[in-house]
Amino acid sequence: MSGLLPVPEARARILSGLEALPAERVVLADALGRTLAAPLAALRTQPPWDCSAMDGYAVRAADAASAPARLRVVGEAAAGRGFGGRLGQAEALRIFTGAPLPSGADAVVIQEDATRDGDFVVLNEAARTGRHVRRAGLDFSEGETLLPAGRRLGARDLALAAALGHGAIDAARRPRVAILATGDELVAAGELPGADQIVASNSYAIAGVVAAEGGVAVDLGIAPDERSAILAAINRAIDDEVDVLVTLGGASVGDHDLVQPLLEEAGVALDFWRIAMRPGKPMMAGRRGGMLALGLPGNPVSAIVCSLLFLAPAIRKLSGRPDVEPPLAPARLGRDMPENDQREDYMRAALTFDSDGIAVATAFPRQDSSMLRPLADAECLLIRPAHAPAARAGDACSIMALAHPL
Ligand SMILES: Nc1nc2c(c(=O)[nH]1)N[C@H]1C(S)=C(S)[C@@H](COP(=O)(O)OP(=O)(O)OC[C@H]3O[C@@H](n4cnc5c(N)ncnc54)[C@H](O)[C@@H]3O)O[C@H]1N2
Ligand code: MOO
Repeated sequence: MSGLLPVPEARARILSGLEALPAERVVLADALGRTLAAPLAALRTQPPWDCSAMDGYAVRAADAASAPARLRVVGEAAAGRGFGGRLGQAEALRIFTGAPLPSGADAVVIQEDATRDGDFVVLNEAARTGRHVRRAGLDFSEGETLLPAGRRLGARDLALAAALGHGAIDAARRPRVAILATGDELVAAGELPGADQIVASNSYAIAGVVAAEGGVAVDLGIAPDERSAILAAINRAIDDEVDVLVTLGGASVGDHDLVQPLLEEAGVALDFWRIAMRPGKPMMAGRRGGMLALGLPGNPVSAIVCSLLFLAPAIRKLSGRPDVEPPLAPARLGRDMPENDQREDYMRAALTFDSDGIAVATAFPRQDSSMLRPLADAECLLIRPAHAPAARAGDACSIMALAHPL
């Protein structure tokens, strides 16, 4: 386990041990953000029949090929209340948007182009076959697959799933992620830190990343830098059969960095420790049965960046999503950058757009991995590959956007 693992290799090793969690049935009202475990096909056709797209008169186009045309009104059809009968020669049907077109009719003339005259209507515009008619199956037809397995359902997908005829869907179980903060110096948010103490902040961001990816965060609180306390908390996660255990802090080489030996004592087979990245170098990963263990560094920016690069993809894979890799985008450098060392750099940066609409990422001057303020201000992470040569403003670069809710 000596040497620093490149970021893509570390991520590949974490992901290779993971597969989608078993599916469960979820009613549509609870399905926002859930990932489909099976493709969703149409159980019905939409619209189920030819229908009117406008309020007006359903006609046979041939009867009103030229205007004006005077037709006898034989009845009415509204959405939810069809006419039932058939339209004969020189007949019209009063019709409203969404109503089934009567058989025989093949066009609708909007009411603005018609004058009602008792039992008759005078059409002031000629009708055209198919005008203002929505054909059966315009949107989709029974049997068609519209939403693939692995699709994370958004608001629009829920409407589509409902229209397809589904009241519930099969979704991968939500990954459960236990989060354990470690350190004698930590007190919970809202508590008054004693002398030599600070507030534990990292768990909130990690829980936020978990929720944003559709997982369920399980807070294990704060364990002091004591073997028994940390081991007990790790064992709580194991007993709880969580899918992922995230520890925070104690990952480095100091005398009080106990996490690695205690994970191993609890039966976690460690896969790797230390990644060629900045921030986040001392991250570790391992497995115990079905549980992934990620030991994130304590520095807030390091922990949060690691959660975006390794934990979020793991949750996506456990959810059965195909888009597991971090979403990177091309941009241009906003200022000159020095050459980089052997650690891939994830720099907190502002994101603007030049006059051509090209994304421009400008790294903040302070990149200390303890600083939450520039992290919260950052609109993207600017990625400088390991050993990147010095670069000039305007050169191409790669970014990861940090939009809400991240
Ligand atoms: N001699 C060396 N020292 C360090 C190395 C190294 O290679 N050699 N690596 C440095 C790097 S890089 C990092 S990152 C840190 C990470 O160390 P740990 O994971 O052991 O983290 P801690 O020492 O426990 O804490 C670091 C820092 O973060 C604060 N912290 C911890 N947990 C939280 C939390 N939940 N919320 C907010 N802040 C937290 C903690 O108080 C420390 O200030 O190690 C370097 N050292
Ligand atoms: O990797 Mo540490 O995260 O550089 O501060």
